[in-house]
Amino acid sequence: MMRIAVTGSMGQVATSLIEQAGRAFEIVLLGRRVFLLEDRKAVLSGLRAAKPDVVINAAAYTAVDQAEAEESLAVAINGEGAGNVAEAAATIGAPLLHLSTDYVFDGALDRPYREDDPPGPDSAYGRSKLLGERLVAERCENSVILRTAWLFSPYGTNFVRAMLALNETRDEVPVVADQRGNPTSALDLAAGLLAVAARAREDASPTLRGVFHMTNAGKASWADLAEAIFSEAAKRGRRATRVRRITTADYPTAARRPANSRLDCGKLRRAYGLALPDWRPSLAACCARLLA
Ligand SMILES: NC(=O)C1=CN([C@@H]2O[C@H](COP(=O)(O)OP(=O)(O)OC[C@H]3O[C@@H](n4cnc5c(N)ncnc54)[C@H](O)[C@@H]3O)[C@@H](O)[C@H]2O)C=CC1
Repeated sequence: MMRIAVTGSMGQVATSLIEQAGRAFEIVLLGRRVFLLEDRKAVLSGLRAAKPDVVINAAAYTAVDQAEAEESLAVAINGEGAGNVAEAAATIGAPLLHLSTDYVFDGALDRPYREDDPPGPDSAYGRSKLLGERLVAERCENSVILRTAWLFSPYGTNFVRAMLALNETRDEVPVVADQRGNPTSALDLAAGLLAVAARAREDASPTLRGVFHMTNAGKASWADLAEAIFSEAAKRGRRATRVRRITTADYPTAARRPANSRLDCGKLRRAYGLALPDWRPSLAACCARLLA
């Protein structure tokens, strides 16, 4: 059985990895009580003690707006911290899967971003994650950096849970309609990560290393996504909440978000033969669980 050490033990992705692991994978969760990403020595001793076949770094500072006010903390965790995990993975000789984000792009392109499109983050969070990518690539050759986006799941804090909470009291909710991306089920992502981990462990080809995009298929705006969520709620006899489509300018946030952050996942399909399904059935399944 393959043993995978996962950082970020309470997060959406880590929890989804546990759910998807089944009998083929043993997941060792390395939470903040084992080490903080910023603590280089503790990261090394924690990973060494876990004796993993593969490491997945799913821990991160993920509060996108708050990061504007504490960029140095975001950088310490998402940048230097990710670098610490990479150095430790290289030291113990385990391949590393590292998660990154669509927010490394500025969103000005009018087509899905490819891995080799130049990044240009407009937010502190995006800058911290881009530094993480660079340090991971530098410190661990045996690494796969997977950029994902717009995660939802029955777990943790996410847009689907936020909309379902609003659905309990609101007849109408304003939602931004001019940012487009790829809503992605953390459970689908977790299944994909396990497939990548299994393959990366047995095949060290350079074509299976580097940066890859991994999202569900299909695009949406936040308003489209909210409409799909409220339609699932209405199907189950909940209030029929309407979406009022607004613009980014109508809804000021601390962090700037890309207008277009769709990711082209063709490289993952070509190299690993892997493609995540369309987001819609996965969203329906997630809502069914949360509304049960
Ligand atoms: N949530 C989303 O929509 C997206 C997430 N991602 C990336 O996917 C990965 C996983 O995200 P989620 O599971 O949604 O995040 P999450 O916020 O649900 O979980 C993050 C976990 O990291 C832990 N953590 C935070 N600071 C830490 C530190 N200093 N040391 C050790 N652990 C620490 C937290 O306790 C938490 O368990 C992250 O790398 C994130 O940047 C990428 C794109 C979109």
